[in-house]
Amino acid sequence: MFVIMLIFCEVTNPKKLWEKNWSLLAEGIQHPERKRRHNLHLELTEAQLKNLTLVDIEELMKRSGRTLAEFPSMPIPEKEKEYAYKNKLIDEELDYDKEKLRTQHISLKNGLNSVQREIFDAVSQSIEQGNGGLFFVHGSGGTGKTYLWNTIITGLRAKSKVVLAVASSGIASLLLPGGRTAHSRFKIPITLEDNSTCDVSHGTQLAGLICKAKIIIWDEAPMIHRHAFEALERTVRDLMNPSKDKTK
Ligand SMILES: Nc1ncnc2c1ncn2[C@@H]1O[C@H](COP(=O)(O)OP(=O)(O)OP(=O)(O)O)[C@@H](O)[C@H]1O
Repeated sequence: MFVIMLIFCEVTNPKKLWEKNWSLLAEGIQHPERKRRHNLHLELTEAQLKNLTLVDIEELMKRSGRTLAEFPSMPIPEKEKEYAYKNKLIDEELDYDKEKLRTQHISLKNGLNSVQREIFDAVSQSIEQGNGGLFFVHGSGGTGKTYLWNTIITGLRAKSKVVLAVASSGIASLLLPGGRTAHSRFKIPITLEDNSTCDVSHGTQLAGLICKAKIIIWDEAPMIHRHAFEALERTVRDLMNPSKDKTK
């Protein structure tokens, strides 16, 4: 009804209409969101409810070839959040206790030794500047690699950044917070050849998650055939190429 009014009724003050009625429009938002996130106790904040309602309104507007942007007084849904809400995998990767992570991160970071600190700074700088890069960290057992991963992971997750923590083996993946095996996370084929790719298509939730990741941490990397990395590299290059995304 709200969309019909906006499009056909020449409403003089759309923002006022929205402010007066947004809570009515948002009534159906909370329940499906609880179901979708498998959390019956989820309480969305007012800002989240408003944003999700605006997302729905914008979708309905687009079906009629219109957009909320045509109504300058109307708020526009925040794209970043809109995208995140629609991707369950991203939701899961952002669903951490940020305060707890921040405290852990500060403590871990303060304890880094000089070599760990050097690597931590180089990786953090590369992420902050968006330069991209490949860092190969090696050291004997017990030299503090997992400690370093945890420092990087807690710092980024505390800032709501997506970190994909994987390991070549199931056992090693258990030592990483939120860790998975590389095979299961990236759908790497079991039988690998020199031209293999991962089973991830454009427009899927997994593709969205991979594109959103700030860093992939791969523990025990040398334990797996190089074809696995090459398959992932080929796949990520393809996913990050927007011209190939036919779903847009
Ligand atoms: N900078 C540090 N300050 C305090 N403790 C540390 C530090 N670095 C590592 N440790 C501790 O040393 C132990 C071994 O570190 P860690 O598990 O990170 O090593 P690792 O290189 O991952 O070992 P492995 O290759 O066997 O998995 C852990 O108990 C860890 O908490």
